[in-house]
Amino acid sequence: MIELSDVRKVFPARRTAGEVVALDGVSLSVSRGEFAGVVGPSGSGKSTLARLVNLLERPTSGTVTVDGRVLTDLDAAGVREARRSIGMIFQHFNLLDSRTAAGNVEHPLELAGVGRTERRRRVADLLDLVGLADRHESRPAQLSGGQKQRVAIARALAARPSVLLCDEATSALDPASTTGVLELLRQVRAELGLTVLLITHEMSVVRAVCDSAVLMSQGRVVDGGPLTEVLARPDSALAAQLVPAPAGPETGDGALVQLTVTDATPHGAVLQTLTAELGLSVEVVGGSVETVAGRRFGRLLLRVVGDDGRLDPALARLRAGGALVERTAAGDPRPQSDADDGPRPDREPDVQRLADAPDVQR
Ligand SMILES: Nc1ncnc2c1ncn2[C@@H]1O[C@H](COP(=O)(O)OP(=O)(O)OP(=O)(O)O)[C@@H](O)[C@H]1O
Repeated sequence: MIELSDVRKVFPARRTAGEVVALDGVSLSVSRGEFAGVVGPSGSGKSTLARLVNLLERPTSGTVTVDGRVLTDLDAAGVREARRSIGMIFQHFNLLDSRTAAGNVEHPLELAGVGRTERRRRVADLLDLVGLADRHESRPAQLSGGQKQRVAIARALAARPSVLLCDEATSALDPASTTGVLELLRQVRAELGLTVLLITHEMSVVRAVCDSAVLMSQGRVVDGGPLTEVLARPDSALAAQLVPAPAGPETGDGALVQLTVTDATPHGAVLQTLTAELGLSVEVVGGSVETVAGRRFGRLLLRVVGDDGRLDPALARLRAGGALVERTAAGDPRPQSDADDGPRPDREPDVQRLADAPDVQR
């Protein structure tokens, strides 16, 4: 379990006088065994948030609790000990080039003082778990990106953590390796009962593996929740990024109506009501369907032509019956996300990425 309560992180600005508010009162709760995503534009505070969970950075104020332990109350020795239950993987793997795959996985066990026989046994089990049973002696330079990340996952799991933090863990991988690593993360989450917090800028990653997600903007959590709930909210900025609304035609007769399709909503009845009951002509002019959190989710854009006066009462009635329908404007059917806001005015362009930070696991 991970709990952040009203966390604020202020850095002194690197190049100018003044400060940078990286996190501005963030509260977040991730249940045991949950796979949670953190998304948001560059500079929104995602990496800072990840670094706070294992106290690589101390918050300026607020509390961080992991598995019931308030990390922000611990002294340095307590934090070091607590970090053993928090594994972390990075975009650029952070493997030791001079060591073999087995040597990399073994390293945290050496640091923890685990005996040689037990170390060897655990390394073999871990490399087996990540599908690299035949690559014990390979050095990082001899491995593909996906294989390197598998070694990093095995290393992160060596201390038997209860929480795994993934910071852009698939951003440097090709699509096939990304799929493989994400499947592995789902698998280890299920087998080991891990709580996973995954920082990413890729919505496809969230769609593929997360149960829940938060959207960050300018150091704040601006939207979030279980994905199935988020997607059913018509005004959700996060939903708009997960499954972007189809662009509507610029011109044409009639009204545009957006119909959100989920496993649980009666979308078939909407089409039937509009056509058969109201005698309106309905044409699908755009749409997309995705699998999110293992469920089908889509948005259809309908052009509805006929007696316009009958449309709004019909939509209200359909909504009352659980359908997710709303009138929308051409070309701009949903509230737009802030993903393209560009950098914050106070953003420092060359902030050191978490991937380059000292790796506590090494
Ligand atoms: N050590 C630091 N010193 C000064 N400012 C920092 C430091 N770390 C982060 N920041 C600033 O805090 C803000 C949030 O940065 P952070 O790296 O957490 O964002 P992010 O969402 O992870 O972005 P990206 O996706 O580009 O990595 C940015 O304005 C950044 O410049």
